[in-house]
Amino acid sequence: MPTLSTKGEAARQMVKCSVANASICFRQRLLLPFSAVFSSSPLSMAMAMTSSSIYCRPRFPISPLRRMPRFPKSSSSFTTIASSQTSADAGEGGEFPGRVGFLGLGIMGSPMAINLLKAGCDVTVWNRTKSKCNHLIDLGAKYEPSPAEVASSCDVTFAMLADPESAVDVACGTNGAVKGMGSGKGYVDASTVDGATSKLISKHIRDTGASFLEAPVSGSKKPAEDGQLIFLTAGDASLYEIASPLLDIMGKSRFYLGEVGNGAAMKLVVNMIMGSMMASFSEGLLLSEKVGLDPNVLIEVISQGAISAPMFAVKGPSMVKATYPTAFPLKHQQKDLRLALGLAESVTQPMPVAAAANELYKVAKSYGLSDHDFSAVIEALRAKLQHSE
Ligand SMILES: NC(=O)C1=CN([C@@H]2O[C@H](COP(=O)(O)OP(=O)(O)OC[C@H]3O[C@@H](n4cnc5c(N)ncnc54)[C@H](OP(=O)(O)O)[C@@H]3O)[C@@H](O)[C@H]2O)C=CC1
Ligand SMILES: O=CC(=O)O
Repeated sequence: MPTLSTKGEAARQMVKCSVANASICFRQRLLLPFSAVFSSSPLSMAMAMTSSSIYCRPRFPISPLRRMPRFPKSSSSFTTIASSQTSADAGEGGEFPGRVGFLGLGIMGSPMAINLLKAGCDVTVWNRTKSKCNHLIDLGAKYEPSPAEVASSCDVTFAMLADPESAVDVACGTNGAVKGMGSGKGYVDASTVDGATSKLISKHIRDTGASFLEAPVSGSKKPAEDGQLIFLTAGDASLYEIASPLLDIMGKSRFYLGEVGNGAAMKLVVNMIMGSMMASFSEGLLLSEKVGLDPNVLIEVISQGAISAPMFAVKGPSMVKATYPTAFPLKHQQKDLRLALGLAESVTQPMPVAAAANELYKVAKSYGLSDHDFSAVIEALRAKLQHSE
């Protein structure tokens, strides 16, 4: 996978990995005009994508896991772009000739929309709490009073909402985005939701003649600010193509995973692992303290070994000080664990570790920690410790 120096280059090069034959190919990104892409049939788009591919030698061996067909055939290949540019030099808005809508200006949505604005995009915003739009309006964003009006005035509309309920409400509710959608438009939902929710929203959007892409992100507040998110997309390939310059402004890489539901599933698996990791890390910090070790030294030891992770290095020191400045709200982490457990249930997979972690986040929520960072889950363990003493 190439590391590219600018997002401009990133937007022109794509790495396409076929898991089935474990081959990787590099290709030039299709630079079709906005209208041409949207008027292209999925078939002609797929043919265009295939015909511009140049196959290279495999870069990785086929792992045992890949021999076990877990997902529908259409999900067996993925496409990714990697780049390393930050939002400061993300001047790619000009590549997207249309108007961009943005619904949901929370911790993630606000910096994502700001990066689009900074890159020169024509952005129209809406948020349930209107005051959160003011900063964006000061930076040059337009405002519309409902999701329907944003969608009707924009070519591609992004949504970044809290959970399945809000994602459905904003898309399909009264004055929801669906009311403003139609042929030639696209809806990109970046909220972390379950596959069933994503499919429901997709159906309502596609019934209007518009295209749909689910695009949950990996990466928190800082990556959102720095334009370094990882997009996990699935849905209409034509919309993936047209929205790619926008994804490249907000993110450092993007994966195209096939049918709607696969992006949601990938995000839930990643966040299930993350939630369990944080719970386990919390236990380790408290145990180190309890046996008389300095937890800051533990963090340093971890950072030098095989289990090092940016998450431990970034969150660890503030957890030792019992401060939890919110980047990823604990309530969202618990929601993701709950949805991941539902995903596992749907394929009858036991998830004892994730289930135990989920219980811990539920306890933390009951202590009023929902809006703190998810690293505050350590407080649920501290409380257990105090009870046991
Ligand atoms: N924070 C993070 O590190 C990451 C978060 N995510 C995911 O991204 C999504 C957004 O996260 P984040 O920005 O942190 O969350 P926030 O809680 O900061 O923002 C949530 C957004 O959803 C809106 N919202 C909530 N309920 C409703 C509703 N019923 N109707 C309309 N709008 C509603 C909020 O509006 P209002 O301002 O009016 O409350 C706000 O705009 C979530 O799905 C989360 O899991 C993904 C990766 C990282
Ligand atoms: O969903 C949270 C993240 O950090 O990614």
